[in-house]
Amino acid sequence: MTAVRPSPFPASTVLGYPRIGPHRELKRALESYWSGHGTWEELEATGARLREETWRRLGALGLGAAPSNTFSYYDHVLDTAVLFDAVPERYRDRSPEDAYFAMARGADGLAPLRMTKWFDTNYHYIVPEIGIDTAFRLAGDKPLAEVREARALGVDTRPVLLGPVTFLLLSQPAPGGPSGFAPLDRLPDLLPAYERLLEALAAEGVGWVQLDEPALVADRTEEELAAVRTAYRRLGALTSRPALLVASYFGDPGDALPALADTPVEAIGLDLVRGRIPENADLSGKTVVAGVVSGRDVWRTRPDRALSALLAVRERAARVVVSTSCSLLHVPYDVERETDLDPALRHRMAFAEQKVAEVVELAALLAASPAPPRPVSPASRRGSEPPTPPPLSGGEPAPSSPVPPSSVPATSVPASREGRSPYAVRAAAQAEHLRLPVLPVTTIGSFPQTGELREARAALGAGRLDEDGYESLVRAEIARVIALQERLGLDVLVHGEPERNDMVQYFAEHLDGFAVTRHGWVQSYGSRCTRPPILHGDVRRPEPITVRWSRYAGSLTDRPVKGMLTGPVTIVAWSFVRDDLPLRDVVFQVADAVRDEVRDLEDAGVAIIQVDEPALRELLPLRRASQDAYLAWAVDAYRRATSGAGDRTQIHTHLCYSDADQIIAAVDALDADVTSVESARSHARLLREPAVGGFERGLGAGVYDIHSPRVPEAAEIEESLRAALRVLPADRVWVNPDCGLKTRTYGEVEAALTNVVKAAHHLRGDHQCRPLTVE
Ligand code: MET
Ligand SMILES: [Zn+2]
Repeated sequence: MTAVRPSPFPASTVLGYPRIGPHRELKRALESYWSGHGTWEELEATGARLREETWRRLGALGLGAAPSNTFSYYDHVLDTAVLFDAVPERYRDRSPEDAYFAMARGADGLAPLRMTKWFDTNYHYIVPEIGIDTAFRLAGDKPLAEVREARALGVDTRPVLLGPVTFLLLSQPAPGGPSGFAPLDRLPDLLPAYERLLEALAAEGVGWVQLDEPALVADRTEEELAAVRTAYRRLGALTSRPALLVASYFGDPGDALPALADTPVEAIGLDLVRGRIPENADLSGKTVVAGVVSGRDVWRTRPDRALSALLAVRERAARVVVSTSCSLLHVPYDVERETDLDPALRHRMAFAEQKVAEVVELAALLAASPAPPRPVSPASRRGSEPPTPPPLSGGEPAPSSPVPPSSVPATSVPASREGRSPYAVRAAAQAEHLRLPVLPVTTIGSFPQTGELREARAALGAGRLDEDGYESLVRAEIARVIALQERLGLDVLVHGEPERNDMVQYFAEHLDGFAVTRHGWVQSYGSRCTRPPILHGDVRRPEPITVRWSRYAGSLTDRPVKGMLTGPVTIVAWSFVRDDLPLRDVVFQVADAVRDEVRDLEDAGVAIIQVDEPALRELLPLRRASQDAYLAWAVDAYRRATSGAGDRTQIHTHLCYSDADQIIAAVDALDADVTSVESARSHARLLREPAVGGFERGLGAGVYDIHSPRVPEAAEIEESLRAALRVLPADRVWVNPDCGLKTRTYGEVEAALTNVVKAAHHLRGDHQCRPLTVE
C-alpha cells in the first residue's frame, strides 16, 4: 500500500489546453527563431507568456484544477523522449535546442524523426526511436519547471505527462535493432525514470499528476494489458509520489479499464463522449475524471446527456470530476471572436474557452443534483434520467431530437456517367492520350505560398483589393509556376494551388453547408495550424469551383496539367462536422459535390484529375472491429466522387500521412490510376510491404520530404527510385515529392525539383525512353 494521501481532486478540470496561442503567437515566435530573426530567449519569453495567459484564463473561468506541462515548443511526445533522454545518438552532437528541433525538422544533412498522426486526430507527433540500448534517465525538468512557474503566479497545477505505456507503444524501434524487438520491451528500464520524476514532483509538493494513456482505447494484447498493470502497480507502489490520474481518451478503454482499476492509481480519466459508462470494472475506490464535454468537436454540450452520464458514473465511483473528453488541443480558443458567423450557428458552438465554462457549470449542476434514491442499473437508467436542466450559459445545445435521417441513398454502387472500365482498359486509353515518358515526374499540387499571395487574400477579405486585382495576381502566380515546371522539366504539371488558403477550407468556402472561421486555428504540427471549416448543414456545390484556374493553367502549356481536388473523406475529416447525421452520410454528400467538379473539369479538357485523400486513414476507427465497415464506406465515397470520369481521364490520388502501408487493401480499392504516397520521411516503409508488389496501378512513393527544409541530393533520390523499381515494374513508377510544396520556399523547391528531375532522367536512361504502355 502506498503512504500517499491524496488531497481530493477539485470538482472540474480539463485534460489539456491549446498551446499555439489565441493569436498564434507561438507559431510566429517559432518561425522567427528558425529563420534566425528571433533569439532563443525571445522564443522562451513567448512560451512563458502563453503559459501564464492560459493559467490565468482557466482560473478566471472558474476551473478547479489547471493542467501544466501541456505547453510544447513542438510536440509533447518529442518532449517526453527528451525528458527521458531517448535521443538517438546522431542528434546529440549539438545544443539541446538544436537537437530538439533537429529531431522535429531535420538539420544540415540530418533527417528528422518520423512524424505521424496522433491517434485519429489531425495533430501530428514526432515518433521517438527506442533501441535495445536506449539509456533512459530523467534528463530534464520541464514538468517541474512549469509547476514552479505556475506557482510563482499563484496557480497550483497538475503536470500532464505522457504515460509510459503509450509513450513506448507510439515509439518505433531504432534502426538496426534485433528483429522482434518492440519498444514496449523496454518498459522495466523506462519506469525508474518515471519514478524519479514522480518523486521529484512529490518533493516539490505536487498533489496530482496526470498520465495520459490514450493507447488504452485501441485493441491491446494480453501482453500490453500486462504492461499496463506492471507500470501502474509499480508507479503506484512508490512511497513518495503525487496522486495519479491516468487518463484514457479518444474512445473506450474496454479491457484496459479493469487492468487499470486493479492498480493503486487514485483516478482514472474516461472519455464519455466516445466511450461508454463503465460496467466492467470496480471503480468504487477511484476518482473518475469524467470527460463529458467533447474536446473533439465545436458543439455545445447537451447538459441533460452530460449530467445523466455524470450521475451514472457517480453511482460507481468514489468521486466524479467533470472534465473534457480529451485535451482541448484539438479545438480553437474562443468562438466569441467569430463575429462574422451567423449568430444562430455561433450560439450552437463552443471552442476551448466555452468548453471550460461548460465544465465548470456542469460541475455546479452535478454538485446540486441529489444522489438518486436507488442504484441505477443499465436497464433502468433511461427511466431515471433527471429532469432536463436549462442550456448551459452562453448558447444553445444541439436540438434534442435529431434531424430526420439523411436523404443520401445508402447504395454502395457509385452512380456514374459511363462507369469506369477495368484498369487495363483505362491505362491503355490514358497511355495513348497522354504519351508520358517512363518515370514521369510530377508534384503533389501546391507550390510555395508567397507572402504576397497571403497578403492579397487578406486584402481581398478586408475589401482593400477587388476581385479583379486578386484574380490577376493568382493568374500571374499560375503562369510563374507553369513556366518554372516547364523549365525544370517536369512531365505532369500543376497550377500550384495559389488560390487556396488551405486544401479543405477552399472547398468549404465554395460549398453550401459549410461555414468558415476567421480565428479558429488548431495546431496540426509544430508551428503549423489549420482552420477547420464547420460543416453544419446539407452539402451542395452551387457552381464549379476550380475549373477556371485549371483551364487557365492548361492554356499556358502543351504538357498535361493536373486538376486538383480534395477528396470527400479528407474534407470531412479536416472539418468540424455536424453530429446529427451518420458520418458516412455526410461524406457521401461531399462525394457528390466532388463528383460534379470532376465532371466539369473533364468537360473543360483536363486529362488528369487528382483527388487527394490524405486523411483516409485518420478516420479509421481505433478498434479493429469497426475498421472494415469504415474502410468500405470511405472507399465507396471516393469511388463515387471519381466515378464520373471517363476511361481516358487519369485519376490520381495522394495519401501522404495516411500511413498507406496499414491500409494498403483500401488504397488499392480506391482504384485510382495513380497513387502518390509519403515515403521519403518514413524511409520507404511502404515499399517494404509485401502487398506493394501486388499493387497493380501507378504508384509514386515520395522522394522528397517536404516537411523538412532540407534539399535532397540527386543520388539520394535515385536510390529511393531504385527501391521503388525493385518492387514495381518501371512503367508503373511515378516520381514525386512526399506532399505539396506550399510550406517550402521557392529556393528550396527549385533546388529539390532540379535534383528530382535529374535523378529521374538518369534512371530513365536505364529503362529506355518509351511511352508508358500496358502489358
Ligand atoms: C496534405 S496533402 C496536400 C495535397 C495538396 N494537393 C497539396 O499539394 O498541398
Ligand atoms: Zn500530402
